[in-house]
Order: sequence, then C-alpha cells, then structure tokens
Amino acid sequence: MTRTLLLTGIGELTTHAPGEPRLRDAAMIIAGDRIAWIGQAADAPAADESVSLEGRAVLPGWVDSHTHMVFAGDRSAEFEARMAGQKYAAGGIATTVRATRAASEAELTATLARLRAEALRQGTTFIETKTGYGLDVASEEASARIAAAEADVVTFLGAHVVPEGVDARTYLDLVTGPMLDAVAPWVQFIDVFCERGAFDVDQSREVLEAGRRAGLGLRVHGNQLGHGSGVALAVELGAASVDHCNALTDADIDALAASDTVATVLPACDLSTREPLAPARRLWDAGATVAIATNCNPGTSYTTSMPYCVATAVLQMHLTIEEAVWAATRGGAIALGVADTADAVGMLRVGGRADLQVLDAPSISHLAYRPGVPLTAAVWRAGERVPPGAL
Ligand SMILES: N=CN[C@@H](CCC(=O)O)C(=O)O
Ligand SMILES: [Zn+2]
Repeated sequence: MTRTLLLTGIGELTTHAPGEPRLRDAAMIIAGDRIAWIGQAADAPAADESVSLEGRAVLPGWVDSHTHMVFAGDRSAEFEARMAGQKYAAGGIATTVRATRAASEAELTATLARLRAEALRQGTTFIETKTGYGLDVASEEASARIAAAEADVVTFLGAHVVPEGVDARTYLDLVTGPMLDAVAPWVQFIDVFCERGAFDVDQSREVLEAGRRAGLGLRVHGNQLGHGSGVALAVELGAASVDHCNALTDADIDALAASDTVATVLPACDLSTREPLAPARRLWDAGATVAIATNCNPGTSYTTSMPYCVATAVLQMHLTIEEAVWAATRGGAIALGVADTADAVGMLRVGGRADLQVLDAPSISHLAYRPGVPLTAAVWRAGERVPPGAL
C-alpha cells in the first residue's frame, strides 16, 4: 500500500487550477509521487502521517525552463568589466567554449549536479538545460548526454555562435547534419541564438527546420540585444518559446499574443547584462503567454535563483505576484510542453505530480515583499521530500 502524507495548516495554497483563487487554511495529501487530495484543512481525511505547516504558503515547485548548466570556467572578469561599463556581446561565449572543451566529463557532470542541487534548494523541481558550449560534434554530444542524466528536459543549442576557426557555412552543415544526429538521442528541443554576432534569420530558420525534421520541438533565443527577427521567426515556425524578448516592436508583441509561442523573460540576465528589462507587463496585457526563467549560465546570468527572478519580475517588470508565480511555474511548464500531460508540472491538482514547495512565509507575496531572503522551507519533488538538512 502506498503510504499517505497529510500536509495540513497550509496558510495559503496556490494551485493554478483554472479559476481557483489562493486557498486559505488548506490541506493536501501526497500518496507516492502524486497528489491524492486537496481541500480545506477542516475536511481533510486521515492519512498515515501528518505534518502541520503552521500557516506557511504552499505553491508548485518552480519550473526553470531556460538554463545553460553544462559548462566549465568562470567569467567573473567579464562581469566586472560589464559592471564598469563594457557592453555584453555574444563573443564572450567563446571563453566558455574553450573551458568546456578542456574539461573532463566528470567535471562537467559535477558542475551541473551542483547547480541542479542549488536550484532544488530554492524550490526548483523541474529544469531544462541546454548544450551550446561544446560546438563540435564530440563536445556537443557529451554535453547533451551529461545534461540528459541530470535535467528533466534537454535542448540542443549547437547554433549558439559559430566557433572560432570555422566558417559559417561549414558550421551550419555540421549543426544541421552530424551534430544533430549525434545529440538527437538525448534532446527534446533545438534552439538557435538568432542575433547580431550569432545567426541571422535565414541561418536560424535552416537550423530550426532541420531540428523539426529530426522530430525536435523548437525554441529561439531572440530579440535580446536589439530589434531582430527572432520573435517573428519563432512565431512563424510555431516554436514552443522565444526567450529574452528584450527589444520588441508592437508587431512582435501582437504576433506573440496571437500565437501559442511562449514569451520567456529572463530578469536576472537583463540585470546582469544591463540591458533594458523585457516588457513582461506589456506582453501579459496583450495576452501573450509569459514564462520566467533564470537563464543560468556563466556569461549573462550566473544564478539558479527563481525566487530572485520572481522578485525582479514583480518589483521591476511590474507583474503582480500571482502573475510572476504563474509565469515561473505553469508558464515554464507550457514553454516546455509539460503543462497538460499526465505528468504535468507547474500546477497542483489531484492525480498530478507532487512537485511543491513550502515558503517560510504566510503568502507568496513575501517572495517580492522580502526580496533576497531565503524563504524555501521545504520542497517535495515527485512526492519525495528534499531532506531538510539539504535546504
Ligand atoms: N544569449 C545567448 N546565450 C546565453 C549567454 C551565453 C553566454 O554569454 O555565455 C544567454 O542566453 O544569455
Ligand atoms: Zn540562454
């Protein structure tokens, strides 16, 4: 018999069930990896075990839908220079490519596992990560394989930049041919950095179409450093998401609003690169589906903290706390195509996967009201409690 655990004394429960407001004085039963019951604490059935959360808030675990965690090396000198006024450019990626190629698989695995654990301690129960710092067939294959062992979803980003010493045409043939074949067993999505200094719109289309032929879902890094065609291309090809979205025209916003392509904003990256914040408020108001992610990587956003991103989205991008929490959970799940499956994440529902977090606070509002304070009190991932000593 599956043992049941009753979480009672939930001061505020965010489920994201359609039309369901935050529940007060709630309780929940976890059975195995599933949620077996949700309701008022006073109506809770008996369970094998019971834990009182003493008025704390409960919400879905964060879904971090955009990270680059397979890398080696450190770019703090580049970061310092940026804080002293230098502009971010795609060329910094080459530094990490050199370090990543020189690292052993054991080192890359250890870094990824460390970052994954760091994220889990902050409530992230589901994570996507990308290749993109190998940029040759063997290194990209290794990156994809390492990523697949640790992350929930893996994206192939061979088209991050054209590596040093290779011409663009030769590299595109590699990315859309042997490199794609080598990573295909390990990845679910293909991505392209459609930006000045990386790939133009025709090159990006070629990469995405090759990925689609290989059965992969599509994502785009677009409109990060200037007005470009990334968003328009993502919408045209029906990509699952277009990420960054800093420099958008009204037409880009309208196109996103009329599409199923998720607009993923990356608040920590915007601050770390001193780029104008993505217009999350305008996107939301226009009717676009918005996701929030960390973009954890050593160049533009070296953080695993979804709470930091949520606080920034509220304080600086002007989302409400409910919108920001939704974007960092259900929005991320939609971007990864895992919002409406039997194993859906990013929401709490009876029969659904028990991925949830408890805040050391009575309400989700404290995520922005008390920014920078570690508020993660407990985390369950697929029904397994993260050992309290690990938080
Ligand atoms: N923009 C492209 N790729 C990463 C940054 C990579 C880097 O600078 O190392 C990003 O999402 O910000
Ligand atoms: Zn990225």
